[in-house]
Amino acid sequence: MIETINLTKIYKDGTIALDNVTFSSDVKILTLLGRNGAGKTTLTRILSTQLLPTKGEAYVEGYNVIKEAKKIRKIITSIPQEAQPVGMASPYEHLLMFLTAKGLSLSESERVAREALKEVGLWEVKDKPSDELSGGMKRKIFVAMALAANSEVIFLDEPTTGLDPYSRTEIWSILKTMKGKIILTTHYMEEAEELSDEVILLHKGRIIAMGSVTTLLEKLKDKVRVEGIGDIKVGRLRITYVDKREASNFVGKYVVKPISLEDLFILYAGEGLEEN
Ligand SMILES: Nc1ncnc2c1ncn2[C@@H]1O[C@H](COP(=O)(O)OP(=O)(O)OP(=O)(O)O)[C@@H](O)[C@H]1O
Repeated sequence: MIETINLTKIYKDGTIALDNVTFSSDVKILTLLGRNGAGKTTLTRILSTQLLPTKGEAYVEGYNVIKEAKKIRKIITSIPQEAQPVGMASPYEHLLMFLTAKGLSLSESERVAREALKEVGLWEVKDKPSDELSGGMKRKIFVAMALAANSEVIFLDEPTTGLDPYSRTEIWSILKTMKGKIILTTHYMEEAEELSDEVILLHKGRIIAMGSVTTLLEKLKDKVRVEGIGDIKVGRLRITYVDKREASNFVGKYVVKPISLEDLFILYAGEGLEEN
């Protein structure tokens, strides 16, 4: 269970990154979705005990992030978005370092590392220096670590940023097989749609909507998006939503698209997501 009560983070320069965020969630994959600066990383860092909140409370599996940080650290693995492998070390060496640091014996670490590297498809390149690997392969080293850690809760901050569609799909299938709960941060709506049991839409430090993707999309059920006409402005683009039955009136004159999670941001925040 992840729970926050009036969680607020104000950075030293006065930036309000989280503004009285209150929620609780107990699903397998919880996704934090929001545009740049929405507060996703700040929330993840507080929950993974890397950053102190200014005000409010937060709990991970019942443990308080301030008073019981050590207990939380024992049951979580956190892979930040800026994580980069050490250039000279191979994927196998990364896994061994990570697992022995976690307290596993060398022989146990070797066994778990082997399994995880095979699972993510890095076994063939396990002894290559990381700086000779592609961006996707480098990212997979961290996915392998998350897999090998076998933690109760795994925080993954933008695990597929910069990956090609094939590598992204591969990582999605691995994430789905992980035993622990995953708190995922992403900009990609298709990723959120594919993986999440529950989504939190963050906007300017506040929760603007929360629920399963299906529930959130309920508001736009039986609608289509028409671009080029309407009162809603996203940048220079005008948008309106019309009943599917009326779609034929607009086809050929305007761009008609099926509803996606991006439309939720437009609906709840009155703005679209940036391309990323
Ligand atoms: N150390 C810091 N000092 C001051 N302001 C910060 C700091 N870290 C983040 N911020 C600000 O807090 C807000 C939330 O940032 P955060 O990184 O949590 O957003 P995010 O949703 O993860 O964004 P992104 O998708 O770009 O990673 C932003 O306005 C950001 O500029």
